[in-house]
Parts: sequence; C-alpha cells; structure tokens
Amino acid sequence: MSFDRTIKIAPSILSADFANFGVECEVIEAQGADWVHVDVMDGHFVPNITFGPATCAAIRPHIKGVMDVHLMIAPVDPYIEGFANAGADVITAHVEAGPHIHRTLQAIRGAGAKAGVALNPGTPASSVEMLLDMVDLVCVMTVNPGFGGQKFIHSQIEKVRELRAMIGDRPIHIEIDGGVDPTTAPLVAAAGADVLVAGSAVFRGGSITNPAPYGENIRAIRAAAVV
Ligand SMILES: O=C(CO)[C@H](O)[C@H](O)COP(=O)(O)O
Repeated sequence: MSFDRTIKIAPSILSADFANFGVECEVIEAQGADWVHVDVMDGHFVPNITFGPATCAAIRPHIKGVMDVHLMIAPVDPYIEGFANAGADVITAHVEAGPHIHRTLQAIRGAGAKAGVALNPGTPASSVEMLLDMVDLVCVMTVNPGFGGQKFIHSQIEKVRELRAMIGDRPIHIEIDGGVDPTTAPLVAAAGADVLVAGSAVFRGGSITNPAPYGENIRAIRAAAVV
C-alpha cells in the first residue's frame, strides 16, 4: 500500500446490501471506489452491532484494493490479530476506546497492518499529537459513530485543518467519516483530508443489479473534492 495525498473515495459497506457483501465490494470497486471501508461495531462502544473478523475474512477475496477496517469496539486489543489475519490493510482504533491507544497502535503495526486512529467529534486534534510516529492514518469522525445517514458536523472542519498543520510532511492520511457528499467533500478536502468515507451518498439509488448510480455518486464526490 503506497502513500499519496490524492483524493481517495472509500465507500462504507454499512450502506451496502448485507446479504451480498462480496458482490457489493466487487461492484463498488468496478464503479471506481479507491478503498473499501468496513465498519465494525460492537453494541458497546457504539449503539449498533455489525460484524466481526469472520465477515472481513469472507469479503477479503472480493476486494482487489485496500480493505480499510474501522473498529468501533472496546476493548480493541484482543481483536487486532483477528482482523489482521482477516486481511485488513488498515486497522483503525478509536482514541476513546481505551486507556492505552499507544499500545493498541503498536499492536496493529506489529500484526502487519497500517495503523489508524479515529477521533469522535468531541475529541480534540491534540489527542493524537503524541501518536504521530505511530500512525498511518487519522480518521476524523464528522458524525457521532454508530449509524450511517447522519448529518455532517461542520465544527470538525477546523479539526481537520489543525491536523493537517500538525501532520506536516509526514506520510499520514487524513480520513473523514460521516455525512460526506458532494456538498461536504470540498470543505474537508480544502481543509486537508485525502480519504473520504461515504456510505449513503455512494450507495444511494443503486444496487448490485443496477450499479451505475454507485459510479455516478463516486464521480460526483470526487469531482466536488478536487479543490
Ligand atoms: O462509521 C460510520 C458510522 O459510524 C459510517 O462509516 C459513516 O457514518 C458513513 O456513513 P454515511 O456516509 O452514510 O454518513
């Protein structure tokens, strides 16, 4: 997985057809997705439950590119190896998920994956300042995690600017997750984000038997984000 700062669109399969994840991943990549974003929720750290490492392992053969696994779970550490073995390229843990995020990030890299750290909307950019040598990606949650289809929280744009300045030349992606669409994409891209997670704005209007809207939606977000 090479590093660059071009805009990458990462559809969240939270908005896909849960009965057809494998095909959804193939179709979304064929329609122009750069990464596939996989939302893991435990009903404890967030008020929703999705799936675990077995599902990630099952969809891995259907993804040619980057499988970007976002863990909205606590505790995190006991499950890192399982998600790495399932083939995750990036594993992102929340800074709020436990008292030892530095250890968690070490464990992610130790398991052979790129390490991401996610920040809830109420968590300041400064919380990752001491972690920058440990991370490959910082994920700014622009909704409260747990559900797709929520409204973008505009106050997070300033956090993205702060992170962009803090990161400087380091090879660290800034990922935005929640409420990304053609109206919000240019705001976060201008602030310095390069990975845009989008669920409802990508999957809206399409299906595995009618995938063209996926491609139109991805192209619309990408075009809007080129600032
Ligand atoms: O992590 C998430 C929710 O916790 C989702 O990835 C995120 O909300 C994307 O969905 P949408 O684009 O519909 O807002």
